[in-house]
Amino acid sequence: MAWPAAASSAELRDKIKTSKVLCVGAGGIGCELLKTLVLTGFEDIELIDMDTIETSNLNRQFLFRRKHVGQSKAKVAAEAVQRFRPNARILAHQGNVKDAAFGLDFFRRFKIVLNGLDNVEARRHVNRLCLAARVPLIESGTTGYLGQVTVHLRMRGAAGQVTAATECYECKPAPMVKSFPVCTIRNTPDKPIHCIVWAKDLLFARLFGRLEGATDLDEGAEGAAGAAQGDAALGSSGREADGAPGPSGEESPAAEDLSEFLAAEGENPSGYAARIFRRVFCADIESVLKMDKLWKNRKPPMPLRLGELLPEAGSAASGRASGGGADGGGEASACEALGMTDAHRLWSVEDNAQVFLESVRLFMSQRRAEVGAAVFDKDDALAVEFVAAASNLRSAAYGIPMQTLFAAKGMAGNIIHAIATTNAIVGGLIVVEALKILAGQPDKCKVTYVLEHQSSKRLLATMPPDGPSRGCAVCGTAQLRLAINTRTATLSHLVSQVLKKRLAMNEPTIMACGFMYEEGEGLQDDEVAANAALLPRVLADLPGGGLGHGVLAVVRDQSQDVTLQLLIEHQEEWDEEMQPDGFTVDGAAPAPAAAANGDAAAGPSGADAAEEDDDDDLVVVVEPHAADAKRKRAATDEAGVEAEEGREAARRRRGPADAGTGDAILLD
Ligand SMILES: Nc1ncnc2c1ncn2[C@@H]1O[C@H](COP(=O)(O)OP(=O)(O)OP(=O)(O)O)[C@@H](O)[C@H]1O
Ligand SMILES: [Zn+2]
Repeated sequence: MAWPAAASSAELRDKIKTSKVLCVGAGGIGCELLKTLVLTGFEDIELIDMDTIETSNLNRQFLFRRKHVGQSKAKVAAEAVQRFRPNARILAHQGNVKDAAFGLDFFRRFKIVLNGLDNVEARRHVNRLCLAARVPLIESGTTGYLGQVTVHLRMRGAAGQVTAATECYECKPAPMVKSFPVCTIRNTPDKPIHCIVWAKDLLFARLFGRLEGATDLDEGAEGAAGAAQGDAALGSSGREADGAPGPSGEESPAAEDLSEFLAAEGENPSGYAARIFRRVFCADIESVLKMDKLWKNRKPPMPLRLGELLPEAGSAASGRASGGGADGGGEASACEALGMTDAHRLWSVEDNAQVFLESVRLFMSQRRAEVGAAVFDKDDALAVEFVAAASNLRSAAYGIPMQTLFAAKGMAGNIIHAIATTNAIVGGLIVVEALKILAGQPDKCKVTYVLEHQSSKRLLATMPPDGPSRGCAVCGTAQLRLAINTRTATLSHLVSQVLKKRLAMNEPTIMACGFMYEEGEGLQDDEVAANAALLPRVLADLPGGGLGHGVLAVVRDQSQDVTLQLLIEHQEEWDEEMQPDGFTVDGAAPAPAAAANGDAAAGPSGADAAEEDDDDDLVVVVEPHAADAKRKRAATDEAGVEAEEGREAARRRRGPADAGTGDAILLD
């Protein structure tokens, strides 16, 4: 029976009832998906989620109630939907899908795997296991009003041969990480986000974090050190500079002593807060104003004078910088201390100055122990208040619109507010694709995008899935090219940063001519020790000739059943700002045809790409918040929807080349 008529057939109903499916993730999408699965008639479901329920989940993860906060998401979700259909077998696992317990044998038990995850790493892992187990994977993501559902199939014919397949999750390049030119952040911001990045990644890190954490954006950092034009440009520091242009060809403020951002011995917190204010919002702005070239075609900034904004604080070198609340008791909050509790009210410049001074003061008085090691966290109220106030003050100086605390928190935390309806639509679409697979009509599967209705006049756009990419190092035959300084990088760096972090491997084994490094279960104690002893060694000096230039290493991960070929290329020089990791990984498709159609860029290496400003050679990469990975992916894909729609027409003309064939059957 053809689709969609087959959707209501008794045969399919039976398959729905008896097919075992795995849901990975019981969050926003996962709750909706699980509910729809059960209401569609699925009765054999397993569910994995590693997390516990938080209060912030309750607004959209409707299977959870306040009383469940702190309990396992998987367990509570399973119990909740069990009540809809008491006969169903819903088995919850609280754990990381990357745990050994959920290996290949576990995956092979399922007819279909359905992802409701929020990070690329876990998605890649599930992709590899589904490929290895030859279980169809339905992948999903949402970001605000936008969403997507993609289908990843490996099928075989009656003789067991692979007959048809779609692209895997890793066939397409990973989305680009959003980035901003460093000079824009340092000297010439023109958008609120530039000021937020400055406040969060530079100023917060300098005042409260590890000093070296701020160097990416640091005008004083080696290589980026520019020059001021004489003493006046140095602001309050009064140090000298050499007058040479910065690396972008523009002048930058003087190289500076970062220790000036530390509180002096015995300096009281209010005095320190006022000193930092004068330094960054007045002296540094005056300094940057002296770089004439910058202001030829731009509106110059205006220094903010504390004495004019808050005469009391401006003159006080000691005592409270601002009025309001008392110290101690509960979590420190500048807004609470100042009675400014409406997060949606736009603060005046004076308000921002008060919040800035109070947040610095509170940090230095109540959270002194963290100073030097603090890391910005969007759930840290005081950190968010500081960032909001500091970025607004910078915005005020540069004539950029200021933001409410609520908006600033969203921007600083890369938060795009989740919309329950989008999750519900995506959950439903996942089930629709699953039904096509169960009905034996995988060729009817579609990639579906949920669009922003107002702009596109339609809610959903569908297209057939692409075929597998030969340039994919995971499901195809491509080699990856790793450029790294083989004379300084250690094996430990290769394993932790390249193989585990960048390539999402779990337990890599590295094999090269005369060399082997192993991880994972089943090793004897002496083998574990021998492997560990290799980790601190430099790549080129490893046994068996080392992992030097031109070596082709085979990297295998038993737990993911994936094997990658890594061609190592020695690269001596690295630009620390452009490539702070000290390595790049590129897909290198062996087949010229694949290279010609752009497939060479495919594979897990796409994240290397960073957006560059044409007049600036420095880029700061804004790390995506972990929970944002899916959103970024969805957003990137959405940006490509129009292009995709064009490609869709072309693909239709070509016919469903890579999708399933009539006689193909899915692997049991
Ligand atoms: N490796 C993993 N193993 C198991 N579950 C995972 C893994 N990675 C992510 N998850 C789960 O996937 C779910 C994703 O859901 P969602 O995107 O709604 O995130 P959330 O954490 O519930 O909400 P938010 O990030 O918006 O606060 C989460 O419940 C998370 O615990
Ligand atoms: Zn692939």
